[in-house]
Amino acid sequence: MKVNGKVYRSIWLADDGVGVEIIDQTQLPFRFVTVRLNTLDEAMDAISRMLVRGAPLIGATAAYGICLGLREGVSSESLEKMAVRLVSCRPTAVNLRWAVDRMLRVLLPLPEKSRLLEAYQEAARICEEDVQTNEAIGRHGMALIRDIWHSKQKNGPVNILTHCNAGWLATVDWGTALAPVYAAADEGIPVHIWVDETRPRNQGAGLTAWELVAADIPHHLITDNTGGHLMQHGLVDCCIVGSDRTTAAGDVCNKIGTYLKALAASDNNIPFYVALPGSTVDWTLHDGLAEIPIEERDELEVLRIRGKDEEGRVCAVAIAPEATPALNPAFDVTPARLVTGLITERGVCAAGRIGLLSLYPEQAQ
Ligand SMILES: CSC[C@@H](O)[C@@H](O)C(=O)COP(=O)(O)O
Repeated sequence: MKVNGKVYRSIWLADDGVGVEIIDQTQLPFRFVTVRLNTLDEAMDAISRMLVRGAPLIGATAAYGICLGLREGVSSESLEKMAVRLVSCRPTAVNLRWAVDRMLRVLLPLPEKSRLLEAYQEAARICEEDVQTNEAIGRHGMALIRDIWHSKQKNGPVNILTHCNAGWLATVDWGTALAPVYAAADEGIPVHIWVDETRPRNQGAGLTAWELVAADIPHHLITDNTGGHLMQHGLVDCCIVGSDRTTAAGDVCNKIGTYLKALAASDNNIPFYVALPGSTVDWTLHDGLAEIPIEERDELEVLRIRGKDEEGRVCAVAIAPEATPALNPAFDVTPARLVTGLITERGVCAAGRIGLLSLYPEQAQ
């Protein structure tokens, strides 16, 4: 995507073919800063502190993290150790484990001397495939948006509510939930996006809104409490969100607050779509509520808010009494019954085992 007239992806190999460049997403929307990762530890830190975030991008960064780690040792033992360390950086997004497992599957059978070169090639393939996958998600999702537009007799824009950031910053390019939005805009279908601010880290305000400004797509930022009211008043045509892990039964784990939006959508008969690549499906799990590990993050993310003051300084301010403790689960699970459809790179299916297997028959046991 374009930033200040230059085309960027969210992660890329540095010109020397060794280091890896990322956009420091903790600085957005106030500053656009790129950072070079040189070591496995730096890649792990970027994932844990959320300089990079979003399930597919975490996976891509982990793949390159393995390349950087291999520069310090190529034995099978060190490879397996780095895999364990990387996977522990963020527990919920299954794309992290998916990418690390894929790297190990390719690298472990190879002679040690071939591993480093092959690792860089495989990490590049993961990134390239992510871009193609999201483009396909965009095409399939765009068809749904076009249908809604036609059913409105092309009367006004299609109003889409999204939560968190599942745009190009959350993937290597295009995004998942925002890919259909970008595709629709490219097709000339008028869209307008309701952007949930997405407390506590405000990925909607800081990242989704920033992406939409850059792409010149009409949008409004709303508080996380506003969506239900808009739905009751006919101002939302559909919801599209991303996913960090979707079970084989179609339960969707995504940013905290997604479940409440799905409940409100269901109460108002508004289609609730989840856009995700196949790599986000955890085929080993069936009961999302019981089985998906939910990351718990620092209470300071809830107790403080980061922003820019009137002098243009980026700072964090406290919003609660010092003695007040906070709870900060980063994700929640939306049961399959509340999901209208899953938008994948292979097409749209019902949220459930039969729907998913119709698109991914190779996963049938
Ligand atoms: C294409 S990204 C899908 C999800 O990863 C996204 O919706 C999300 O919840 C991101 O959470 P984050 O905590 O910012 O990594």
